[in-house]
Amino acid sequence: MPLTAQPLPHHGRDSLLLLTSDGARAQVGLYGAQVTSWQPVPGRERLYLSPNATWTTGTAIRGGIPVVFPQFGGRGPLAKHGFARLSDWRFLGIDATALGQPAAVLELSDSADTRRHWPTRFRARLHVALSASALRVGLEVRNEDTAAATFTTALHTYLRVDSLEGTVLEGLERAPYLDSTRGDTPMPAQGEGIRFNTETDRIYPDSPHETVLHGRNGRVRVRMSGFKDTVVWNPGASLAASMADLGPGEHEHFVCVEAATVIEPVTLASGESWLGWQQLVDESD
Ligand SMILES: O=P(O)(O)OC[C@H]1O[C@@H](O)[C@H](O)[C@@H](O)[C@@H]1O
Repeated sequence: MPLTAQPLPHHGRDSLLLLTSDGARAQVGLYGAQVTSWQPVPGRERLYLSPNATWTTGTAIRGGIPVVFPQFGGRGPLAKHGFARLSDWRFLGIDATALGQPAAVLELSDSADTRRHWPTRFRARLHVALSASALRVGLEVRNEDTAAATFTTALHTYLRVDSLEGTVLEGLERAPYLDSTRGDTPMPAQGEGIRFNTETDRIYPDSPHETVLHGRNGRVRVRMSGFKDTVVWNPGASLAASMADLGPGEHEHFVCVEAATVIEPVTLASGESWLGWQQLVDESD
């Protein structure tokens, strides 16, 4: 399906509006290569973007699909979740090579600034592909250094829900997890879908590659490839209220289902590449 990209500034920042011929649309900003909107049908927004998000350089944008690279969370010496979400990426054009379907391609390479934090010479590309009812986002990383490189990563997807009441994430019933609200305490499989009554912050190592988020506003299927782990996050009422870029009640409107590789980092030999993607499929009527 043909895909077009046209410039459409968003909160004063360079951004692209992606459109397919059947009306699906998405928006991706060059700052962080962050997808901030996905509407499989005009007006049906499937991603959450905080009304209180900060749009200034040096701060992460709360919502959409932040690219976490080359460090997940605080698991290393870099700033939390790494520098990719705080960097200006370049738009290269539309290309079908990595995902096998037309995708807008954004690129980030090492610079003196990134090498100050992370010595590796690299090339990262984010591929954003849209089809009738699906959004597929692929992260491709090539090690351009002479030495091996190691990183952790995630596509930190904020899925919009009307309300947490009645929202359930299915697909991880049989998977044990680490509870990050309790210092990554190992927990057994829960045998049921995840409901969001309280702060939830979990890493499912080597998890199933497909989950489904059901809510009052419909259903989104989440698939991944290349990534190994799934991270599930909702801050709950009191943490959300204390976060300036969320605020009271905002936790009610999203669940993060993250395609991640956290537990066993990716290691790339010199010249090697890695590709991971996450696909969101809108299954609402
Ligand atoms: O506030 P940030 O840096 O965007 O992180 C949000 C959350 O991201 C999740 O991936 C982590 O598991 C949480 O622990 C973290 O709080």
